[in-house]
Amino acid sequence: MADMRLVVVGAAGRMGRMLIKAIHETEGCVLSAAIERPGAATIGQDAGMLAGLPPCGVVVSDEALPAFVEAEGVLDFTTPDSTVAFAALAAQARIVHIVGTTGLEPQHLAKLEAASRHAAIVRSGNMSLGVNLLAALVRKVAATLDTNWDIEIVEMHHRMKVDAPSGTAVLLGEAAATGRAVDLAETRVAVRDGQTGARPPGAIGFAALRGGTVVGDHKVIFAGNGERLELAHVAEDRSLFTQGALKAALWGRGRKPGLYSMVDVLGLDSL
Ligand SMILES: NC(=O)C1=CN([C@@H]2O[C@H](COP(=O)(O)OP(=O)(O)OC[C@H]3O[C@@H](n4cnc5c(N)ncnc54)[C@H](OP(=O)(O)O)[C@@H]3O)[C@@H](O)[C@H]2O)C=CC1
Ligand SMILES: O=C(O)C1=N[C@H](C(=O)O)C[C@H](O)C1
Repeated sequence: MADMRLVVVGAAGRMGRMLIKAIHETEGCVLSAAIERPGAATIGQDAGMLAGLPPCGVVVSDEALPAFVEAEGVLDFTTPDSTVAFAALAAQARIVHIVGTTGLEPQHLAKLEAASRHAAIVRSGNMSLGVNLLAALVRKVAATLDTNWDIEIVEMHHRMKVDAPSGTAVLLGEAAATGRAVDLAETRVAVRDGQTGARPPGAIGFAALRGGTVVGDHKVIFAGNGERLELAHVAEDRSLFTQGALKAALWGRGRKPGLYSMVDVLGLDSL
């Protein structure tokens, strides 16, 4: 089979540059286009050089639709509004859309759901195997323990991260809520400041730390009466996420339209 032709959108970003490098190093796929926002300083630059590689002949452009029409998949780690716009174009071109972007609100998710009627979308707040296994463990522990065990999710990321709580923290919160058979939207407490009052029973709390160059640390704490259970994941390198994204793209090739997650890609649905 010919190599899968992939577009990287947000090509000059932290993840975009690493995705270009990962495609170069991965058998079975090839970079077909690199897209940045109109007016970006990187338009016209060679994508290989942007990623610290020798020139590859793909020039960064701002013309997404023509690029999508010539490709089989798009890797998207950008912003919620851009991701929604790219989803409409990927649906039009009928190509697989891998969404790593975090900070999506219900209105963004509804638009992805609509686009997934025309093309396969794989979306996850974290593309790593470790975090998706952790989510399965969290769901089971939450299903086992009663609400005398308070659930708190603590995350830390680099100083440049723009959304909170992280997509991974939300994914872990959803796993805990599923385990407890409650709705995360009704139980989440993501901000505490001043006279907060006592912790509401059954709340799922979040705390976000930002600083330095931290790639991504997550801890789920089950705090009981006189004992505490802590489950944690530490991402040491962003290549975890790029490998997951490429695995998802290759898995999605030829897949029927629908909204999928890394649980589907990694075959973790039986856990
Ligand atoms: N799911 C996962 O496993 C992971 C998810 N992420 C998520 O990925 C996203 C990106 O992270 P990161 O790479 O660190 O962020 P960056 O800000 O470094 O990169 C985002 C890139 O997208 C570009 N961009 C924004 N809008 C558009 C547009 N409309 N068209 C083309 N390019 C656009 C930005 O350009 P400009 O700077 O000009 O705005 C920037 O170059 C975040 O939401 C992050 O949380 C990150 C790692 C792993
Ligand atoms: O912005 C990041 O860097 C990361 N974002 C994702 C998230 O919001 O959870 C995944 C990872 O933790 C890195």
